[in-house]
This record gives sequence, C-alpha cells and structure tokens, in this order.
Amino acid sequence: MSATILDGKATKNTIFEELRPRVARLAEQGRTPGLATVLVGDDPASHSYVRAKHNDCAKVGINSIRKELPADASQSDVEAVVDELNADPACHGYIIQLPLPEQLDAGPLLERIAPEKDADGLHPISLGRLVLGEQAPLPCTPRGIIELLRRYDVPLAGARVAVVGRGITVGRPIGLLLTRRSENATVTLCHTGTKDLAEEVRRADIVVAAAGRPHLITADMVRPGAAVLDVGVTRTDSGLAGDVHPDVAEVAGFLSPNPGGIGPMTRAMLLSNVVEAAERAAS
Ligand SMILES: Nc1nc(=O)c2c([nH]1)NC[C@@H]1CN(c3ccc(C(=O)N[C@@H](CCC(=O)O)C(=O)O)cc3)C=[N+]21
Repeated sequence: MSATILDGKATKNTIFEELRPRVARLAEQGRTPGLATVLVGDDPASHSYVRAKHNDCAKVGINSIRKELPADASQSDVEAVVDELNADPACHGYIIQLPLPEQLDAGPLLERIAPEKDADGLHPISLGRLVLGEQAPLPCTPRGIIELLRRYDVPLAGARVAVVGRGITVGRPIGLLLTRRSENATVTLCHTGTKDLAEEVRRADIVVAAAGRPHLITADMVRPGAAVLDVGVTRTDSGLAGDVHPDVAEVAGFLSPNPGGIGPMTRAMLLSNVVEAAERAAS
C-alpha cells in the first residue's frame, strides 16, 4: 500500500486562485489588502521564509510591506515599527518573523500587535478568543492542516487525532480547532512526557507530527490507512528532516510530504487571514 499524498503545494495554489477574485474586489474599492513582515537580523532561513511570503502576496495581488531591522535593534526600535504598522491603514495584517535575536523579548512585542492585525493568529487575544469560541484570526499552521484534510475528504467528525508536540504554533492550539463542533474530532495531545507514545499514535485515525524531532514517527507506530501530517522540520547534517520516517508512506492512507505539505498551507492561511482582515475592515 502507498499513501495518497496530501499535496500542500498544489492546494496552496488552488487557495491562491480562490483568494485572487476576493483581493480584486477589495482593490476595486480602493482597499487592496496589505500584509507586512517585520524581520530583525540576518538569519538566512528567516530571510528566505519572508521572501516566500512576499512572492505569495504578489501572486494574489496583496500589497506587501517589508520592515527590516538590523540584528542589534533594541526593544524600542521594534516597538516603534509595531506602533507604525498598527497605525497604518494600508496594513491589514502583519507578522513579526520568529525567532528574534536574543536581546529582544518577543512576548511583549507580539502582544503589542493590534489584535485585528494579527496575521499569525497567535496573539494572546486571538488565542483567548479561540478558546472562547469567538471570531478571531486562526493560527495559520493548524488552520492549514485542517484545510488540507478537508480538501482531501479525510473525515474529521468522530476521528481520533493524536497530536505529537505541545508547541505554541501547532500542538497547543490545533486541539482547540479540531474539537470545535464544526470539526468534532477527539484529540489526544502527546509530548515528551507521554508514557507510551507508540501506543497513543497507533490508536489514531489522524496523526499530527509537530514535535520537531527527526523521524520520530515510524511505520510501526501508524495504524494502516491513517492520515499522517508531517509538520516538524529540523535541519540535520544530511539536509532537512521531517518528524515522520519515510517508511510511513507504506502504511499510511494519507501523508503530507515535507517539504511540499504543511509549509505551503501555512503560507496560504497567512494570506487568507490578511484577506479576511481586509474584508472585515471594509464591511
Ligand atoms: N511570526 C512567524 N510566523 C510564522 O508563520 C513563522 C515564523 N514566525 N517563523 C518561522 C516559521 C517557519 N515558517 C514556515 C512557513 C512555511 C514554510 C514553507 O513553505 N516551507 C516550504 C519549503 C521551503 C524551503 O524549501 O525552505 C515547504 O514546506 O514546502 C516554511 C516555514 C513560518 N514560521
């Protein structure tokens, strides 16, 4: 058996096609959506990720605003940029690219973002609203995972989902989305303290591997036919490695490749959040 590939790159392109007319309608009203990125320092991976986001914006007609600060920027330098973007009507949503250089305290900077401009969906107000079931921008990676499963008709209602990893961007919030009535899944959140990880994963219809540990999920841990989402990426000596061992493709029913799976979906959801913010600002 060989898994159906959950093609995030192709799905991202489909989502971009769907966003383009919405962006065009806003542009006709003189309200072209704008995404800004705040990038501090010269980490090559961060530069390459940010570049990809701006290329994405160009593809769908979103204006992109690029703020770059030197590696030795102070907390108040970044605060000034945040305040400027909060006040800029051309910016409907923005992100502060993480990680930040170590002299900076990320928490207060992220909290300073106006919640209605939170494109990542990770502002404390957005996460609080998600818990409360109130409307808010949704975290991009969890939203991208659910969107990918939906577009491949992987059933969520009643499904057992094992989430591996408790990080703020994926593991912690995804259970909040999956257990909404509209998704209706049952979620087990596993982490390094989980007593028998293999046993938890083996029970699951859907596995979300977001621990950041190369090849943590092996074929013997996966129930035949399960959907497996490979979210983690680690730079190793032999290149980028996902959290899912390649042999899982022989057992799983559905598998998201890495790269080409959840990364592109995260970017598609970032743009969706910005278009939605611009639509809300226009209404
Ligand atoms: N405020 C903030 N928001 C983020 O969303 C955020 C961040 N900071 N800091 C870093 C991480 C990382 N991240 C990625 C998103 C997409 C790909 C992506 O599209 N990757 C391609 C491959 C790209 C390549 O080959 O390098 C893929 O998976 O196919 C990668 C990484 C967002 N992040």
